[in-house]
Amino acid sequence: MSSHETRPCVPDLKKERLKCDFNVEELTNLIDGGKEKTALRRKLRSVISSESAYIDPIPPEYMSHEDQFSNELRKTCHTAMLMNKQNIDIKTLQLSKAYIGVLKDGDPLWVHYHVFIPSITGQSDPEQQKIWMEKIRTWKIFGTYAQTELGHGTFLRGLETTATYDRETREFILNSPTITATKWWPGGLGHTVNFAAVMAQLYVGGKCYGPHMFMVQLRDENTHESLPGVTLGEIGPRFGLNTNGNGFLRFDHYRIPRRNMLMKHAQVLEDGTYVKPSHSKLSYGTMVRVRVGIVRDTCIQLQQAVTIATRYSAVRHQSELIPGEPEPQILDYQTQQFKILPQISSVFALFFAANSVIDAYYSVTAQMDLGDMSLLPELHALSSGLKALSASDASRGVEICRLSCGGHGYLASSNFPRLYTQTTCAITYEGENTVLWLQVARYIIKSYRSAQNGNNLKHSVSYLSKQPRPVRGDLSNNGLLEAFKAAVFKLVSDTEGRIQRVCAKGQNYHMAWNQCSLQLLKCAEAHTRFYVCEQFVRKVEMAKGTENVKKILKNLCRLYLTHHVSVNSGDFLKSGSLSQNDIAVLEEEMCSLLEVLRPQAVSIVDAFDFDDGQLNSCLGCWDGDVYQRLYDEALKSPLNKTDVPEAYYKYLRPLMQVGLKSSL
Ligand SMILES: CC/C=C\C/C=C\C/C=C\C/C=C\CCC(=O)SCCNC(=O)CCNC(=O)[C@H](O)C(C)(C)COP(=O)(O)OP(=O)(O)OC[C@H]1O[C@@H](n2cnc3c(N)ncnc32)[C@H](O)[C@@H]1OP(=O)(O)O
Ligand SMILES: Cc1cc2nc3c(=O)[nH]c(=O)nc-3n(C[C@H](O)[C@H](O)[C@H](O)COP(=O)(O)OP(=O)(O)OC[C@H]3O[C@@H](n4cnc5c(N)ncnc54)[C@H](O)[C@@H]3O)c2cc1C
Repeated sequence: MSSHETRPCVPDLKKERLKCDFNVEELTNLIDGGKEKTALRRKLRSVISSESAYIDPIPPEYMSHEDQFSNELRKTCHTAMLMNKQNIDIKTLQLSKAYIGVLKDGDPLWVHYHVFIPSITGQSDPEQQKIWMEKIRTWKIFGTYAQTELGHGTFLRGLETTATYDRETREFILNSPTITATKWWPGGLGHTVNFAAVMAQLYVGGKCYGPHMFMVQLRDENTHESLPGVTLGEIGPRFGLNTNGNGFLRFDHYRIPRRNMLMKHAQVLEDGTYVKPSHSKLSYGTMVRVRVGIVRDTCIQLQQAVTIATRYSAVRHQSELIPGEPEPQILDYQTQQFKILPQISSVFALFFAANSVIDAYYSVTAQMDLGDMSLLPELHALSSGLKALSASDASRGVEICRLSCGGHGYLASSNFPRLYTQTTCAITYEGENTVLWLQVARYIIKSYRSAQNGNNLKHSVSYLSKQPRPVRGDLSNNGLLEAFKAAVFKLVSDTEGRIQRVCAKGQNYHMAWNQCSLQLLKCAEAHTRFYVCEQFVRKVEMAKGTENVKKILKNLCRLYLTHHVSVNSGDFLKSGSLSQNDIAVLEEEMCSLLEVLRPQAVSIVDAFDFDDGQLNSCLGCWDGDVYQRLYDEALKSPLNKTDVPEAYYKYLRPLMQVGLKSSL
């Protein structure tokens, strides 16, 4: 039973929490990764929540763009100081969920911590790391990851910033030859950071060696003024994340020392000799790492959204279910359950997938450090697919949660707008989703062809080695995984066949690829979905704990499987892996799972263990006192400071005084 039960809450939520038939704390521990991690997160949270510096002077929505930025910069710098004072590693804070909710609409130092530092540790040699990491540790250097340009974000070979080696002075000259070469988007670049890891085309002796990374000082360490040869600025308001400080950067023949090229993988020696890396894509390593992290981040954002939607749905009463009877909690409507419960199952699916891709990342990079690059394509496909799937599922999930809250979900005070802009931008950054799906498709088609040529496949694509033969009518978890394999195999073999047919008609391979890219996207998503389902099933099978927690996990897993079979039923039918009757049976099971899980819904989201400050939502508060909070929040609008606003005297009164001249 929940340990939170005694805290006051409205009767509806009390009733829900009394229905709880599992140990909420046990589920919390599982999500945190163990009891000790839960304890650490709560300890960190208590440090954070007792800090008055994190209280916004007014709701940030009512601040100017400049004040919003300044307010968040103040808070993120305060965090660095606080962690220093408390002797806590800032990474530990950021990797636990304790820090959620402090920064409302972005963090000007997010890219510094999560992209720039990993670039330095992952791309520079030991000597460079020693120098730069010491300066990073002592706050002399704050950096960003400056790769994207006005003209190119996706196609990295098209980047236009140049780094030309000058053998005489042993320097690189950085230049932005065109307007489209302007670096555009990097987080914190505008006015926060003083350094950047810059991706530029390397030129030595007139030859281009492609994109490489350089450590570049942009601002004076004392005055913070931009250095001569460097032009910097902020790119203006965005759809969301308006305090990330996204900026632009131009170089005018700006010189940096030779050793400022990040040299873990490739080097330019003093005499201009180019030493190539052991794999041509190693300089893209930071992106792989960040994509892996996005799976976890989006999972946590979806946790927040489902917590808000579930609690609100337990408190909100609307319409009549049975004529003449009291209005039910909206969570009692099957359609409402269908909006929310699959999103809860998605949280767990993403959680297990995130853990497995993090493990894969560490084991493959350890192998790579020993010189074995053979698993890089697998890791690239896995991280690309899971980044794309998690960002789009979480973003869609947040939107469904918002819709499930009706009109109030549209208020800023529900916190859905921010959760949505956070998840939807993950579809774009760190590799636009369509582009990443096509990378996954490339790997799958290549693997499938290799298998057709008699080679054995390993890892996530092993099932493409030979036509899977699922047992008809086996609707167990393993049976459904076999059906998934067969459905994906059919999609892949059909798509590959279509590419061949287009080529046979005289089209070149690249054009044929483009003509089949809608199908390729489907293959990539289906393959990744299968991976997520398989991880979910295996991790639940292995889960330790009490029977009731295991039952919750099993039911959520089953809901995830049946839901995704239902959504993609056409693929299963086409492959013959499931019959129409099987689909009907599974859809009926999905509906009964909604009913089974409904009484536990509030307790499941309680297990995510966010406090009210973190959810920052009038609709999602622990006590369910939704209406009073909505009213109090509305009163904070600056327009409510006066009964008659200034704008009335300026615009409305003159209009009313004139009146209509004719009766048009
Ligand atoms: C309150 C809130 C608080 C905080 C804020 C919250 C959120 C954070 C906010 C902001 C976001 C922060 C960070 C975002 C940072 C960024 O976005 S950085 C920029 C990221 N940019 C990209 O991801 C660019 C995408 N493009 C690419 O990755 C590549 O260019 C490409 C994959 C599209 C293609 O590369 P090419 O060089 O053209 O290669 P190719 O010819 O197509 O392929 C050649 C082979 O190489 C393989 N390959 C490609 N990439 C990799 C890789 N990374 N690793 C391994 N292999 C790779 C490719 O598959 C080909 O293989 P083949 O065997 O088929 O030849
Ligand atoms: C909030 C935010 C933060 C960011 N932070 C950073 C940062 O810190 N550092 C940094 O360097 N960058 C950053 N970026 C930039 C980001 O990485 C790029 O915007 C992203 O990689 C997409 O590239 P693009 O903008 O060039 O889109 P485009 O590639 O121009 O995409 C436009 C459309 O073209 C399609 N398209 C493009 N190529 C193909 C193809 N080969 N096949 C099929 N369709 C294609 C896409 O699917 C999309 O629909 C950030 C962006 C955002 C939104």
